[in-house]
Amino acid sequence: MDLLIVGAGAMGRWFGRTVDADLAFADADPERATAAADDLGGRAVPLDGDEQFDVVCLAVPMRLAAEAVDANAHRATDVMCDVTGSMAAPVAAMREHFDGHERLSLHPLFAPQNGPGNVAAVVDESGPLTDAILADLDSAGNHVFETTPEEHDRAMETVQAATHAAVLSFGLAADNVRDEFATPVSAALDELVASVSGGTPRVYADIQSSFGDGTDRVADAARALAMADPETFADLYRTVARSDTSKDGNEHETDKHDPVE
Ligand SMILES: NC(=O)c1ccc[n+]([C@@H]2O[C@H](COP(=O)([O-])OP(=O)(O)OC[C@H]3O[C@@H](n4cnc5c(N)ncnc54)[C@H](O)[C@@H]3O)[C@@H](O)[C@H]2O)c1
Ligand SMILES: O=C(O)C(=O)C[C@]1(C(=O)O)C=C[C@@H](O)C=C1
Repeated sequence: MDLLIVGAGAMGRWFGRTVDADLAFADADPERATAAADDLGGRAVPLDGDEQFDVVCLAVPMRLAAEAVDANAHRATDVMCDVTGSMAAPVAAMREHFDGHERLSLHPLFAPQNGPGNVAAVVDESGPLTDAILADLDSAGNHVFETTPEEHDRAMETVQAATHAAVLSFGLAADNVRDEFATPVSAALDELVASVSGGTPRVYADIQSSFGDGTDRVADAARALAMADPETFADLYRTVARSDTSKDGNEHETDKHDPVE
Protein backbone atom coordinates (compact mmCIF):
# COMPACT_ATOMS: atom_id res chain seq x y z
CA MET A 1 0.00 0.00 0.00
CA ASP A 2 1.20 3.55 -0.53
CA LEU A 3 0.58 5.85 2.40
CA LEU A 4 0.58 9.64 2.69
CA ILE A 5 1.01 10.91 6.23
CA VAL A 6 -0.12 14.51 6.66
CA GLY A 7 1.63 15.94 9.72
CA ALA A 8 5.19 14.68 10.12
CA GLY A 9 5.54 15.21 13.87
CA ALA A 10 5.75 12.67 16.68
CA MET A 11 2.55 10.77 15.82
CA GLY A 12 2.99 10.92 12.06
CA ARG A 13 6.41 9.35 12.49
CA TRP A 14 4.98 6.72 14.87
CA PHE A 15 2.35 5.76 12.28
CA GLY A 16 4.97 5.59 9.55
CA ARG A 17 7.19 3.32 11.66
CA THR A 18 4.28 1.04 12.61
CA VAL A 19 2.49 0.45 9.31
CA ASP A 20 4.10 -1.54 6.49
CA ALA A 21 3.75 0.80 3.50
CA ASP A 22 5.57 2.93 0.95
CA LEU A 23 5.71 6.23 2.80
CA ALA A 24 5.22 9.85 1.79
CA PHE A 25 5.07 12.77 4.23
CA ALA A 26 3.48 16.21 3.86
CA ASP A 27 3.60 18.93 6.50
CA ALA A 28 2.78 22.61 6.87
CA ASP A 29 6.50 22.88 7.61
CA PRO A 30 8.12 21.17 4.56
CA GLU A 31 11.42 20.68 6.44
CA ARG A 32 9.62 18.39 8.90
CA ALA A 33 8.28 16.30 6.03
CA THR A 34 11.77 15.99 4.56
CA ALA A 35 13.30 15.08 7.93
CA ALA A 36 10.68 12.36 8.55
CA ALA A 37 11.13 10.95 5.04
CA ASP A 38 14.93 10.90 5.47
CA ASP A 39 14.71 9.21 8.88
CA LEU A 40 12.05 6.61 8.08
CA GLY A 41 12.61 6.00 4.39
CA GLY A 42 10.15 7.54 1.99
CA ARG A 43 9.67 10.86 0.28
CA ALA A 44 8.43 14.32 1.15
CA VAL A 45 5.58 15.66 -0.98
CA PRO A 46 3.96 19.12 -1.11
CA LEU A 47 1.08 19.74 1.28
CA ASP A 48 -1.02 21.22 -1.51
CA GLY A 49 -0.25 18.51 -4.11
CA ASP A 50 -2.77 16.44 -6.03
CA GLU A 51 -0.95 13.09 -6.17
CA GLN A 52 -3.17 10.29 -4.87
CA PHE A 53 -2.34 7.51 -2.39
CA ASP A 54 -4.10 4.29 -1.31
CA VAL A 55 -4.21 5.62 2.26
CA VAL A 56 -4.06 9.12 3.71
CA CYS A 57 -3.46 9.37 7.45
CA LEU A 58 -3.83 12.68 9.26
CA ALA A 59 -1.46 13.32 12.18
CA VAL A 60 -2.03 17.06 12.52
CA PRO A 61 -2.91 18.89 15.76
CA MET A 62 -6.32 17.88 17.09
CA ARG A 63 -7.89 21.33 16.61
CA LEU A 64 -7.14 21.10 12.85
CA ALA A 65 -8.37 17.53 12.32
CA ALA A 66 -11.72 18.25 10.63
CA GLU A 67 -10.35 20.89 8.26
CA ALA A 68 -7.42 18.59 7.38
CA VAL A 69 -9.93 15.89 6.36
CA ASP A 70 -11.62 18.38 4.05
CA ALA A 71 -8.29 19.59 2.63
CA ASN A 72 -6.85 16.10 1.98
CA ALA A 73 -9.77 13.77 1.14
CA HIS A 74 -9.14 14.16 -2.60
CA ARG A 75 -5.67 12.65 -2.17
CA ALA A 76 -6.93 9.25 -0.89
CA THR A 77 -8.25 6.50 -3.16
CA ASP A 78 -9.15 3.81 -0.58
CA VAL A 79 -8.68 4.82 3.06
CA MET A 80 -8.73 7.94 5.18
CA CYS A 81 -7.62 7.65 8.75
CA ASP A 82 -6.49 9.93 11.55
CA VAL A 83 -4.45 9.70 14.72
CA THR A 84 -5.34 13.17 15.98
CA GLY A 85 -6.61 12.17 19.42
CA SER A 86 -10.21 13.33 19.16
CA MET A 87 -12.79 11.29 17.27
CA ALA A 88 -16.20 12.96 16.90
CA ALA A 89 -14.97 15.80 14.66
CA PRO A 90 -12.66 13.82 12.30
CA VAL A 91 -15.11 10.89 11.99
CA ALA A 92 -17.95 13.30 11.08
CA ALA A 93 -15.70 15.07 8.56
CA MET A 94 -14.57 11.76 7.00
CA ARG A 95 -18.22 10.66 6.66
CA GLU A 96 -18.96 13.92 4.87
CA HIS A 97 -15.90 14.06 2.61
CA PHE A 98 -14.99 10.38 2.11
CA ASP A 99 -18.34 8.61 1.98
CA GLY A 100 -18.31 5.17 0.34
CA HIS A 101 -14.66 4.41 1.22
CA GLU A 102 -12.76 2.84 4.11
CA ARG A 103 -12.57 5.14 7.16
CA LEU A 104 -10.66 4.66 10.39
CA SER A 105 -10.00 6.84 13.44
CA LEU A 106 -7.21 5.71 15.77
CA HIS A 107 -6.00 7.08 19.07
CA PRO A 108 -2.73 5.64 20.39
CA LEU A 109 -3.17 6.15 24.12
CA PHE A 110 0.54 6.76 24.76
CA ALA A 111 3.37 9.01 23.69
CA PRO A 112 5.42 7.32 20.95
CA GLN A 113 8.36 6.67 23.29
CA ASN A 114 6.02 4.79 25.67
CA GLY A 115 4.50 2.48 23.05
CA PRO A 116 3.38 -0.07 22.19
CA GLY A 117 0.17 0.21 24.20
CA ASN A 118 -3.59 0.54 23.92
CA VAL A 119 -4.98 2.00 20.71
CA ALA A 120 -8.64 3.10 20.60
CA ALA A 121 -10.19 2.53 17.16
CA VAL A 122 -13.37 3.60 15.39
CA VAL A 123 -13.59 1.36 12.34
CA ASP A 124 -16.23 3.48 10.64
CA GLU A 125 -16.08 1.65 7.30
CA SER A 126 -13.90 -1.44 7.16
CA GLY A 127 -12.16 -3.08 4.19
CA PRO A 128 -8.92 -4.81 3.18
CA LEU A 129 -6.59 -1.87 3.79
CA THR A 130 -8.05 -0.90 7.17
CA ASP A 131 -7.72 -4.60 8.11
CA ALA A 132 -4.05 -4.49 7.06
CA ILE A 133 -3.42 -1.34 9.12
CA LEU A 134 -5.07 -2.88 12.19
CA ALA A 135 -3.04 -6.08 11.73
CA ASP A 136 0.20 -4.03 11.59
CA LEU A 137 -0.72 -2.23 14.82
CA ASP A 138 -1.38 -5.59 16.44
CA SER A 139 1.88 -7.11 15.16
CA ALA A 140 3.78 -4.18 16.65
CA GLY A 141 2.49 -5.25 20.09
CA ASN A 142 -0.37 -2.79 20.47
CA HIS A 143 -3.77 -3.70 21.89
CA VAL A 144 -6.36 -2.27 19.51
CA PHE A 145 -9.89 -2.01 20.90
CA GLU A 146 -13.05 -0.74 19.22
CA THR A 147 -15.02 2.19 20.54
CA THR A 148 -17.41 4.87 19.31
CA PRO A 149 -16.54 8.55 18.81
CA GLU A 150 -18.90 9.46 21.66
CA GLU A 151 -17.50 6.92 24.13
CA HIS A 152 -13.92 7.85 23.21
CA ASP A 153 -14.32 11.61 23.52
CA ARG A 154 -16.16 11.22 26.82
CA ALA A 155 -13.43 8.96 28.19
CA MET A 156 -10.79 11.56 27.24
CA GLU A 157 -12.36 13.99 29.74
CA THR A 158 -11.15 11.60 32.44
CA VAL A 159 -8.03 9.87 31.13
CA GLN A 160 -6.58 13.00 29.55
CA ALA A 161 -8.03 16.38 30.62
CA ALA A 162 -8.76 15.47 34.26
CA THR A 163 -5.58 13.41 34.62
CA HIS A 164 -3.34 16.13 33.19
CA ALA A 165 -5.08 18.80 35.28
CA ALA A 166 -4.59 16.81 38.49
CA VAL A 167 -0.93 16.11 37.76
CA LEU A 168 -0.06 19.59 36.48
CA SER A 169 -1.88 21.37 39.31
CA PHE A 170 0.16 19.35 41.79
CA GLY A 171 3.27 20.44 39.86
CA LEU A 172 2.16 24.07 40.10
CA ALA A 173 1.25 23.85 43.78
CA ALA A 174 4.21 21.83 45.05
CA ASP A 175 7.12 23.53 46.86
CA ASN A 176 10.69 22.42 46.27
CA VAL A 177 11.58 20.19 49.20
CA ARG A 178 14.67 18.09 49.89
CA ASP A 179 14.56 14.66 48.21
CA GLU A 180 14.83 12.93 51.61
CA PHE A 181 11.33 14.14 52.41
CA ALA A 182 9.81 12.18 49.51
CA THR A 183 7.16 9.59 50.37
CA PRO A 184 6.25 6.72 48.03
CA VAL A 185 3.11 8.65 47.10
CA SER A 186 4.80 12.03 46.53
CA ALA A 187 7.65 10.38 44.59
CA ALA A 188 5.14 8.65 42.28
CA LEU A 189 3.38 11.97 41.70
CA ASP A 190 6.71 13.72 41.02
CA GLU A 191 7.39 11.13 38.31
CA LEU A 192 4.02 11.79 36.74
CA VAL A 193 4.66 15.55 36.78
CA ALA A 194 7.95 14.95 34.95
CA SER A 195 6.25 12.66 32.42
CA VAL A 196 3.28 14.94 31.68
CA SER A 197 5.36 18.14 31.59
CA GLY A 198 7.88 16.53 29.23
CA GLY A 199 5.50 16.66 26.23
CA THR A 200 4.58 19.41 23.77
CA PRO A 201 2.65 22.24 25.51
CA ARG A 202 0.32 22.90 22.56
CA VAL A 203 -0.71 19.21 22.37
CA TYR A 204 -1.74 19.35 26.03
CA ALA A 205 -3.49 22.73 25.56
CA ASP A 206 -5.52 21.25 22.68
CA ILE A 207 -6.56 18.34 24.91
CA GLN A 208 -7.81 20.84 27.52
CA SER A 209 -9.70 22.81 24.85
CA SER A 210 -11.42 19.67 23.57
CA PHE A 211 -12.07 17.73 26.79
CA GLY A 212 -11.86 20.42 29.48
CA ASP A 213 -15.06 19.39 31.31
CA GLY A 214 -12.86 16.83 33.06
CA THR A 215 -10.66 19.66 34.34
CA ASP A 216 -13.65 21.55 35.75
CA ARG A 217 -14.53 18.43 37.74
CA VAL A 218 -10.97 18.19 39.12
CA ALA A 219 -11.07 21.88 40.12
CA ASP A 220 -14.46 21.42 41.82
CA ALA A 221 -13.22 18.33 43.66
CA ALA A 222 -9.99 20.04 44.81
CA ARG A 223 -11.98 23.01 46.07
CA ALA A 224 -14.39 20.69 47.93
CA LEU A 225 -11.43 18.92 49.60
CA ALA A 226 -9.86 22.25 50.53
CA MET A 227 -13.11 23.53 52.08
CA ALA A 228 -14.10 20.29 53.83
CA ASP A 229 -14.30 19.96 57.61
CA PRO A 230 -12.78 16.69 58.93
CA GLU A 231 -16.04 14.74 58.73
CA THR A 232 -16.79 15.86 55.18
CA PHE A 233 -13.17 15.16 54.16
CA ALA A 234 -13.46 11.62 55.54
CA ASP A 235 -16.69 11.12 53.57
CA LEU A 236 -15.02 12.30 50.37
CA TYR A 237 -12.04 10.06 51.09
CA ARG A 238 -14.37 7.05 51.54
CA THR A 239 -16.15 7.91 48.28
CA VAL A 240 -12.82 7.63 46.42
CA ALA A 241 -11.83 4.44 48.27
CA ARG A 242 -15.19 2.78 47.50
CA SER A 243 -14.90 3.62 43.84
CA ASP A 244 -11.35 2.22 43.77
CA THR A 245 -12.52 -1.02 45.38
CA SER A 246 -15.27 -1.40 42.82
CA LYS A 247 -12.57 -1.17 40.12
CA ASP A 248 -10.80 -4.15 41.70
CA GLY A 249 -14.10 -5.98 41.32
CA ASN A 250 -13.60 -5.79 37.55
CA GLU A 251 -15.48 -2.59 36.90
CA HIS A 252 -13.19 -0.67 34.63
CA GLU A 253 -14.89 2.71 34.48
CA THR A 254 -12.71 5.45 35.94
CA ASP A 255 -15.15 8.30 35.38
CA LYS A 256 -16.92 9.25 38.59
CA HIS A 257 -19.01 12.33 38.14
CA ASP A 258 -20.16 14.64 40.90
CA PRO A 259 -17.70 13.43 43.54
CA VAL A 260 -19.16 16.09 45.83
CA GLU A 261 -22.74 15.30 46.82
N1 LIG B 1 2.37 13.22 21.25
C1 LIG B 1 1.58 12.32 21.82
O1 LIG B 1 1.89 11.76 22.88
C2 LIG B 1 0.30 11.94 21.15
C3 LIG B 1 -0.24 10.67 21.34
C4 LIG B 1 -1.44 10.33 20.71
C5 LIG B 1 -2.08 11.27 19.92
N2 LIG B 1 -1.55 12.49 19.76
C6 LIG B 1 -2.26 13.46 18.92
O2 LIG B 1 -1.62 13.50 17.65
C7 LIG B 1 -1.72 14.82 17.11
C8 LIG B 1 -0.35 15.27 16.68
O3 LIG B 1 0.47 15.30 17.81
P1 LIG B 1 2.06 15.26 17.69
O4 LIG B 1 2.59 14.96 19.04
O5 LIG B 1 2.47 14.44 16.53
O6 LIG B 1 2.33 16.82 17.36
P2 LIG B 1 3.57 17.43 16.60
O7 LIG B 1 3.54 18.89 16.90
O8 LIG B 1 4.81 16.65 16.88
O9 LIG B 1 3.22 17.19 15.04
C9 LIG B 1 2.18 17.84 14.38
C10 LIG B 1 2.68 18.16 12.98
O10 LIG B 1 1.59 18.65 12.20
C11 LIG B 1 2.08 19.71 11.38
N3 LIG B 1 0.94 20.52 10.97
C12 LIG B 1 0.29 21.49 11.66
N4 LIG B 1 -0.76 21.94 10.95
C13 LIG B 1 -0.78 21.24 9.80
C14 LIG B 1 -1.62 21.25 8.66
N5 LIG B 1 -2.69 22.04 8.60
N6 LIG B 1 -1.34 20.41 7.64
C15 LIG B 1 -0.26 19.61 7.69
N7 LIG B 1 0.59 19.55 8.75
C16 LIG B 1 0.32 20.35 9.78
C17 LIG B 1 3.10 20.42 12.25
O11 LIG B 1 4.01 21.20 11.49
C18 LIG B 1 3.78 19.23 12.94
O12 LIG B 1 4.88 18.73 12.20
C19 LIG B 1 -2.31 15.71 18.22
O13 LIG B 1 -3.65 15.97 17.94
C20 LIG B 1 -2.18 14.90 19.47
O14 LIG B 1 -3.24 15.14 20.37
C21 LIG B 1 -0.37 12.86 20.33
O1 LIG C 1 3.16 10.20 27.90
C1 LIG C 1 2.35 9.30 27.60
O2 LIG C 1 2.69 8.15 27.39
C2 LIG C 1 0.94 9.66 27.40
O3 LIG C 1 0.08 8.96 27.85
C3 LIG C 1 0.70 10.84 26.57
C4 LIG C 1 -0.74 11.19 26.30
C5 LIG C 1 -1.51 11.43 27.61
O4 LIG C 1 -0.90 11.79 28.63
O5 LIG C 1 -2.74 11.34 27.61
C6 LIG C 1 -0.72 12.44 25.53
C7 LIG C 1 -1.43 12.63 24.38
C8 LIG C 1 -2.02 11.52 23.68
O6 LIG C 1 -3.14 11.81 22.91
C9 LIG C 1 -2.12 10.27 24.42
C10 LIG C 1 -1.41 10.10 25.56
